[in-house]
Amino acid sequence: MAPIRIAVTGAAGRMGRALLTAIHETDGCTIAGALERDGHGDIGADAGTLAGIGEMGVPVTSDALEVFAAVDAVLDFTAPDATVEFADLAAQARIVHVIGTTGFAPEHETRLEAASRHATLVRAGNMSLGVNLLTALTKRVAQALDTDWDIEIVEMHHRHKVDAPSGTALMLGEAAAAGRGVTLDDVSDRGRDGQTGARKTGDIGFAALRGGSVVGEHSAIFAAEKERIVLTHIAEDRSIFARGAVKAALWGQGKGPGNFDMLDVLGLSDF
Ligand SMILES: NC(=O)C1=CN([C@@H]2O[C@H](COP(=O)(O)OP(=O)(O)OC[C@H]3O[C@@H](n4cnc5c(N)ncnc54)[C@H](O)[C@@H]3O)[C@@H](O)[C@H]2O)C=CC1
Ligand SMILES: O=C(O)C1=N[C@H](C(=O)O)C[C@H](O)C1
Repeated sequence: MAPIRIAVTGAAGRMGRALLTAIHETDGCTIAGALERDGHGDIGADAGTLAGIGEMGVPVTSDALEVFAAVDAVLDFTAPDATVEFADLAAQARIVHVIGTTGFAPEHETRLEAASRHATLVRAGNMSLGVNLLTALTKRVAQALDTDWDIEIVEMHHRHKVDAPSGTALMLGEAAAAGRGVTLDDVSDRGRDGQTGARKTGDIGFAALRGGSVVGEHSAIFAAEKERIVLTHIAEDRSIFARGAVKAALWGQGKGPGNFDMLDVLGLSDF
């Protein structure tokens, strides 16, 4: 069988390089395109050389139209404005668009929803097996406990991260809210500062720490009188996200259009 042809957007980024490496290390797929933004210093460089896996004969380009027309799947960990443009291209090309980008605003969500009528979108704020399992566990624990248990989501990331709370923190918050049978937007408490007043019963709080080179750490904390449950995931290397993204690209082949997530890919939807 011919290998699945996969392209990477944001190829020179932290995740872009990890994604190129993961495709290279996975049987049944091949690096078939590498995109960077117009004017980026690595345009024209060999994608394999960029990722440190040896020359692949795939130059980094900014011609997204050409790349999307020539591949079966695109792995996209870039920025919200770029990702919605890529989703439109994936819809035109009827291919699998694996979206790891975080920090979307409601207007981006609307564009992605529209694109999913023609493209196979697989989206998750975190593509690692561990975090998706943690998400399922968080929902179950929230289901089992009442509002005597305060829920707080705490995350820490490297100093370069531009969005907060992280996509993963929002996934965990959504899962906790779903477990409680409420909508996250109605109970979310972000960015406490100054005279905040006492904590409101039933709120789900978020705290974001930034510093150094931390790949990603997340905890869902359930705090009651005299006891606490802390569910934590620590990412030690970006390869865990990249391997999940490649798995999603392979899983999406032949699935048809729609909006999927990593729980679908990992078979954890009913966990
Ligand atoms: N879902 C998941 O498992 C994970 C998600 N992320 C998310 O992925 C995104 C990227 O993270 P990093 O790699 O750390 O950032 P980064 O800043 O290192 O890389 C982003 C790359 O995208 C490129 N880019 C921006 N606009 C572009 C465009 N229009 N066309 C082509 N390339 C474009 C940039 O030039 C840059 O090289 C963030 O939103 C982050 O939160 C990161 C890790 C895991
Ligand atoms: O920006 C990052 O680095 C990460 N982003 C994702 C997020 O927003 O949760 C996933 C991971 O934690 C790393």
